[in-house]
Amino acid sequence: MFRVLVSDAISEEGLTPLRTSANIDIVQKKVGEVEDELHTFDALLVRSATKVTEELLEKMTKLKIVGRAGVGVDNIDVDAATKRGIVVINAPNGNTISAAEHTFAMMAALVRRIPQAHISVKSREWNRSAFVGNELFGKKLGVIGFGRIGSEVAKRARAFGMTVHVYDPFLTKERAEKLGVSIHSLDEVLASADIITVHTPLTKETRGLLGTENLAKTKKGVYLVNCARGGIIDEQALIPFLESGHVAGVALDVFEQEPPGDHPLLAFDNVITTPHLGASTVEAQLNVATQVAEELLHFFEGQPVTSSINLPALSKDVYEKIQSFYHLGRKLGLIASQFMNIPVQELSVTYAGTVADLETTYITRSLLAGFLRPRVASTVNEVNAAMVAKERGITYGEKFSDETHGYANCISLTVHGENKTFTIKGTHVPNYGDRIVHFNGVAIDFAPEGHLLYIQHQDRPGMIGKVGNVLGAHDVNIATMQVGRQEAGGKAMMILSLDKPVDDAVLNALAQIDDIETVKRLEA
Ligand SMILES: NC(=O)C1=CN([C@@H]2O[C@H](COP(=O)(O)OP(=O)(O)OC[C@H]3O[C@@H](n4cnc5c(N)ncnc54)[C@H](O)[C@@H]3O)[C@@H](O)[C@H]2O)C=CC1
Ligand SMILES: O=C(O)CCC(=O)C(=O)O
Repeated sequence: MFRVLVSDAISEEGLTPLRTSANIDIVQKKVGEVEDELHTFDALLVRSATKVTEELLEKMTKLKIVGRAGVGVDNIDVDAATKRGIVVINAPNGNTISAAEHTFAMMAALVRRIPQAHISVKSREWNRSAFVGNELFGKKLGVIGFGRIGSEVAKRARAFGMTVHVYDPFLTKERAEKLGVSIHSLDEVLASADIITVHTPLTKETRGLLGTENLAKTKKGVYLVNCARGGIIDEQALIPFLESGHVAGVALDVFEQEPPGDHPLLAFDNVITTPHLGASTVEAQLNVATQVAEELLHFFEGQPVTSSINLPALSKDVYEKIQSFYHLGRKLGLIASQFMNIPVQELSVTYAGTVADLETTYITRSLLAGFLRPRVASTVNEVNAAMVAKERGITYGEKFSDETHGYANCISLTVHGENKTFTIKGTHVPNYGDRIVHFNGVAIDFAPEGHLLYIQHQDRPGMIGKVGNVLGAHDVNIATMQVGRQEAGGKAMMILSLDKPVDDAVLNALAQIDDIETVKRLEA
């Protein structure tokens, strides 16, 4: 049974996929109301009210996944989650249309002074001359950030007869042309736009993007709209531009601090606001809740999640193709790590044959997680493997080769440690399983399963019998034994698969046998 804490107001109907699952127990309470139970939850489902801080994650010791029913994850400490191997997912497009429509509504209300006129009429006034506005038709709209919402706003703007100038450093010319907008530098957008709307995430680069310097580059009489994140327009910097009339009006759905309290911007008649309502429609809330609920279900069923913030994106189709290699990669990493139980600097993974055509990033992450698992005390998985490797100064890289050694597919891992290098190669045979086909310079064939024993020895008659006697004397049953050698009479090796793990006494007894050079226990 998986326990899911839903700590913000999330559409009831959207939670149906979770409610109908027999394996899921949903608790709908605020974090503060379940302090004593925090360590029991497997998943946390939030909107933007719950702050998923490092401190909260520390208390939620069983947590595996955080779901954000919405786009922005700035209320979640994603780095802290990643460090702990916790997957963070969002619902990237469920509220796009609502947010775009809200932006457009705010823009229209701003230039026609609808909120001010509304208040006036409600105050029993009829002052038509006080509320003369501007048309949107024929105006230049500057869109900063042309992702899902920015592009939907642009479509609506074009329908209103506006010209759209876009600034987005990651936007391709083809996509801009397709959507009938033109790409410009930030300075060009600032200088040309009659109305500027921001649709970026809040990042180090976008915080204060419209600050004193850039606001000074805008047209006199410009209108500004922020329905993205508070802080993209610097609120303090805005004040003198409103006072001087350089900025004709501002529409804000979001604030640096929410709620904004007695914020000085609220005193301006030409600042119109809503309390972060961009996604507040029945439709958007149903969409985002359903999206995260379905993703959570997939996650608990062991299927890939497609909207993870901290994992490589992986569709179900791709996962089905790579899953055998994903497990093989994990085993290769795990065995190599135990064999090379010294500090290592570099892992090099080579893919050959059919596996080379697949999405290998995920396989490499799995291999890396397998490699790191015996070395680190904390949880390590595909989510945090790259980060943990970096922290430990281990670099890794992928290569692709035509050399399959006669197998349909082959994954080769070379581990570089100080003065020592180790290579292991494996293949996956459909309907048969994983096989290790090359181990430390020797061609061999064994299944990477269970309790393994590696013995390196000189190639002499009688070695197999001697090893068998020692194991027999210690009541250890051999399930399978594979032998290989580099050359007759030279270095040879055995890989034994045992019915139970062996203790140090058995290893010592084996090491006493003449011509045995190394004995290692390997768990796969
Ligand atoms: N007010 C509300 O209730 C809602 C607000 N949002 C917010 O709207 C914003 C946009 O959301 P989406 O369009 O879904 O995101 P998105 O990820 O689809 O688009 C963001 C765009 O910003 C661009 N970008 C990133 N850094 C930039 C920079 N330094 N300068 C210019 N462009 C940059 C990216 O290339 C991308 O195209 C986010 O901040 C999101 O949190 C989203 C939904 C509802
Ligand atoms: O959950 C909400 O209403 C906020 C939506 C939002 O800001 C987002 O999805 O980024």
